[in-house]
Amino acid sequence: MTSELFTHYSRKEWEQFNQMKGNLKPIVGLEELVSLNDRLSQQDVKEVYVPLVHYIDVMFNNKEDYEVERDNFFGIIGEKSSFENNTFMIGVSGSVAVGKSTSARVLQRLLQKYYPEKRIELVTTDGFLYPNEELERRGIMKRKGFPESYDMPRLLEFMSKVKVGVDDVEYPTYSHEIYDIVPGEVQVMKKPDILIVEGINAFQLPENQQTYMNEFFDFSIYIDADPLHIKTWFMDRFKMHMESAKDDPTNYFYEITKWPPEKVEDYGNETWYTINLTNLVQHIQPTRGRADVILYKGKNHSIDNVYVRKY
Ligand SMILES: Nc1ncnc2c1ncn2[C@@H]1O[C@H](COP(=O)(O)OP(=O)(O)O)[C@@H](O)[C@H]1O
Ligand SMILES: CC(C)(COP(=O)(O)O)[C@@H](O)C(=O)NCCC(=O)O
Repeated sequence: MTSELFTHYSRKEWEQFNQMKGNLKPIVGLEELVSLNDRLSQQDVKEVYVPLVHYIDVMFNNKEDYEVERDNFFGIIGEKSSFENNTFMIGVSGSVAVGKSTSARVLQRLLQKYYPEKRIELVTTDGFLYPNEELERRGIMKRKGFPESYDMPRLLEFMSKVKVGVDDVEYPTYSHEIYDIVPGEVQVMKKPDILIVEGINAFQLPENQQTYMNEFFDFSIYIDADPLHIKTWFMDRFKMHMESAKDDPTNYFYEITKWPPEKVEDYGNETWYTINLTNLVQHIQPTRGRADVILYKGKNHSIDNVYVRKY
């Protein structure tokens, strides 16, 4: 990935930004954090995620300073500043199976350690997919994850409410087990200080909408990798899903687990090529340039290169 809009840092260069400025608070309890996610090495957290959290801290402080200046401009003195209600939002996007949810969870835990007094929440946009019944009705069941498969007005309404500090905003739940929106299961977002929004469509421009997701983000991260590697991660995860589905008749994949192994493999391959890779090339990768930071993974998920937006 090369572009004049981004500064490239090799992993070696990027890791030097770890607590480079003496006044940045060190993150304590890393050991405990990594054991929560044994797939991610202690090294990755120290060398890639800790500098990332420090960079986010720079953005966070920058926004706070700006809000104070803005309040001064409008003569808002002694009243509750608009910033106190305004949620700092971080977007995380990238292909299906590139590791968005894993990274977003690690980031959430790290930010929680870094700002122990703040409420750090995480939401995934798949809760805003239309239920399978609606996808069937619209004839787009094989387009799950494509822009038209999301209820974008509902997602944007959720984002704008949380952004301006509305408390207890409801949002639906997606389950990879039933491969559908969980009927009647509504979650409630207690007003966070920082919200991480993770999803393949996080940086897309919805059709016929006044706003788009990026307007809400104070910081955005795109996770990138060679599609050949991502395919391997997708197939590995698909096989893991199959394994856990085989004794669970309520699982969407239960029937498929009874097929001969070659047919199951074909199904996974077909899903990757006709749905997820097509979606990546047509709709996800084109949004990469909207990110503030691109984390580029090599084989085995190791983040070897980091690209930082210049403006
Ligand atoms: N840093 C990592 N090291 C090893 N495996 C990982 C890592 N990140 C993700 N994975 C694995 O790759 C697969 C896809 O990751 P996931 O976070 O579910 O992706 P996404 O949310 O982008 O679909 C999962 O099986 C996950 O366990
Ligand atoms: C629900 C999803 C669109 C969400 O993407 P993810 O959060 O897994 O990156 C995706 O996992 C999916 O189901 N895509 C449709 C094709 C498939 O069965 O993989």
